[in-house]
Amino acid sequence: MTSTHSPQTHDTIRAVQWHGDHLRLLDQRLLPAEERWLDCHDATAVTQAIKDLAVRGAPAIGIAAAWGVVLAAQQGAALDQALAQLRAARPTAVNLMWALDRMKTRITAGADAAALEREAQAIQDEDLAANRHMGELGAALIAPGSGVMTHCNTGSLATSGYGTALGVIRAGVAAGRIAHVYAGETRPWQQGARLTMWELVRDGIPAKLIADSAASHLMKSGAVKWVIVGADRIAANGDTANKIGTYQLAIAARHHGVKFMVVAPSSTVDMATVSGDDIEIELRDAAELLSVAGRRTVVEGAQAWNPVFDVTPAALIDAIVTERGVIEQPSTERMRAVFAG
Ligand SMILES: CSC[C@H]1O[C@H](OP(=O)(O)O)[C@H](O)[C@@H]1O
Repeated sequence: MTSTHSPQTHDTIRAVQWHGDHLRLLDQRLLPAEERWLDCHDATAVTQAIKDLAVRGAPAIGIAAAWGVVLAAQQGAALDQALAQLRAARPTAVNLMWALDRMKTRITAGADAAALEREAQAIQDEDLAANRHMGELGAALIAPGSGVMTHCNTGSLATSGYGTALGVIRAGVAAGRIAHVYAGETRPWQQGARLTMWELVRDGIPAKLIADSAASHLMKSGAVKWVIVGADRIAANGDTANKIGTYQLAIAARHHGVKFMVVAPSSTVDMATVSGDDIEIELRDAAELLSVAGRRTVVEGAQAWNPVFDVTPAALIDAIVTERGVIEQPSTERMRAVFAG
């Protein structure tokens, strides 16, 4: 992988860029301090970028993996091996498996590299269209003048552009429905502090960063009407895996009468997984918890437990917003009504 700089127009961040024979990724480990691009020239480099969270966010890793398959096909590499290594990069976000299954179906049907390139482009384009549609659907649920809170990063950096939960926030602000945004810092990787605030400030959206531990206090104040989050895998009963800390936000929201919205495209819905109990939660290196910005903050010899997702039960979710429609008070029956096929 090589690092180069690529100018970004101010209004649209495209963190995953296909350049015909390589994939250019905005390295999210370095934001907001540095906008550096990684050029991936093969499936192995894309796999490593996903593992290292240089590219992250459920839709974005699926899109990147699809382009990784295209690179393998262009180079005449073993496609089964490319599919397998990309699939194993991270376990929780079903978008990764969904995208690779879609590419595998095309390979099985005899698609050549050019056809696979068109399929990957379609995956990326469909995600952007879904985000814009979900933005409108989700914003319509929010009463004018509301304050909202979000967690992690679900914006252009995590998708093909615009975002899922952050797409609803963008649409809600544009429609005058959202008056203020609070973003949780999202320890330990700080996607909220480093990435969401970067996107919101770039957009000129009024927002305040809060410590993860301030969320319940904020909800108690009455300043927010909705907590709006993304998802990595939504089970057939509506249980939702998302960034660690989401579950406790949902508990606090219900206690304080704050509504809870999950926003995710259908590529995040996994009807083959019966409930959240069956979702694999990624455990990452404890070192990510023992350091901040590469500086160790915990005594040598200390140990840590670093699950990076948790599961919010459907009973704590007021609405799941997808591009196929809004599922209120989600349940197996209501999920099947939208995702039966
Ligand atoms: C629209 S992104 C969905 C999801 O992905 C993030 O996880 P990570 O930053 O570890 O890839 C986070 O859970 C977002 O809500």
